[in-house]
Amino acid sequence: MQAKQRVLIIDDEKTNLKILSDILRDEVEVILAKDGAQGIRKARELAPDLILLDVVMAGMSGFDVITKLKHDAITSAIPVIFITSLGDVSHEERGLLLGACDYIQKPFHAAIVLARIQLHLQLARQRLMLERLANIDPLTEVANRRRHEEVLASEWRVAMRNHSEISLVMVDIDNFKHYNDRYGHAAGDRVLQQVAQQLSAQLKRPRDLVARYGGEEFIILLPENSQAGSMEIMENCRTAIENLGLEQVGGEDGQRVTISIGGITCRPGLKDKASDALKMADDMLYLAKHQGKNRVIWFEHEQGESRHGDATSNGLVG
Ligand SMILES: Nc1nc2c(ncn2[C@@H]2O[C@H](COP(=O)(O)OP(=O)(O)OP(=O)(O)O)[C@@H](O)[C@H]2O)c(=O)[nH]1
Repeated sequence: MQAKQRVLIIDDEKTNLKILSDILRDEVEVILAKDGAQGIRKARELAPDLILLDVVMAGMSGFDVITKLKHDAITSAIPVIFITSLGDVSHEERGLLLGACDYIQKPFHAAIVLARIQLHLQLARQRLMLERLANIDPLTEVANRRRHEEVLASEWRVAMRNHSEISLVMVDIDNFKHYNDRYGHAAGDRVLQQVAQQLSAQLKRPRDLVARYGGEEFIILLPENSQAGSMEIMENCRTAIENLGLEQVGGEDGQRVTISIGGITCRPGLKDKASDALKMADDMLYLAKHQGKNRVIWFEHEQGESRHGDATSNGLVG
């Protein structure tokens, strides 16, 4: 069964809150906010599927509230419907221009309000489904490469602005061709799913991201994390996969499915490119494979001076 969608009602009149929640209660999970500031806070924290917003409120008006919601990346995509007694066309036009998806005037008919809300909830559900299709790898259910590229670009900018560290990590399943050849493609798919699940389980911070980069390769972003912290997480990932104990009889290096990991921690400067950092993480992955697989290799400053002179001179390594 599908989870109930959530509707946030922002209105400073208790009676209005009650009337609307009585109309909606059987259909959706209702969240109430008694003023604009509380509404914005709840929208950010609880990510409702739809917001019903009064225009005339003490303190912040509904027009102020929608302006703030639409300028905040966390809340900008949530559809907003104005429900108000302000009847003139100029107010309705202003509300719609500010980004509302509908404008309902009081007094209203409960059945009509409910029908319009249901329509917008259905649209919200479809939008979520499209977003999922665009961003999620269907086999492993982690982010896909497209999503990774989007997040990397924005996290790289944040790290530049804040002079903070960011780690980029490439992960590759060892001897996967052999696994597929011996146990079949379907079994190989299940390994990919389990590896993705284990990697995700080790990432605890909301901005950490694991994505399927292609084939049997994953990529991990750890914003605002030191080299030591990132290496510890990735060592935990490596042991978690080894401890799954997935049989790999006849493999080159032992009898279990394992992963190799290459990483880099950067404090990006103005001239640094995320693509260069990725290339270095990939070089570290190559070294991990070359040195015997089932290990974590990180880009080191000294090593960089000898092997990656360009990288250190442009300030990539923090
Ligand atoms: N089951 C399955 N296999 C895949 C998928 N995508 C890529 N592969 C397989 O992954 C294997 C990758 O093989 P290689 O690139 O030779 O690497 P490897 O055997 O892991 O060797 P090393 O990386 O050196 O340890 C190939 O056999 C691909 O067919 C997929 O979606 N499902």
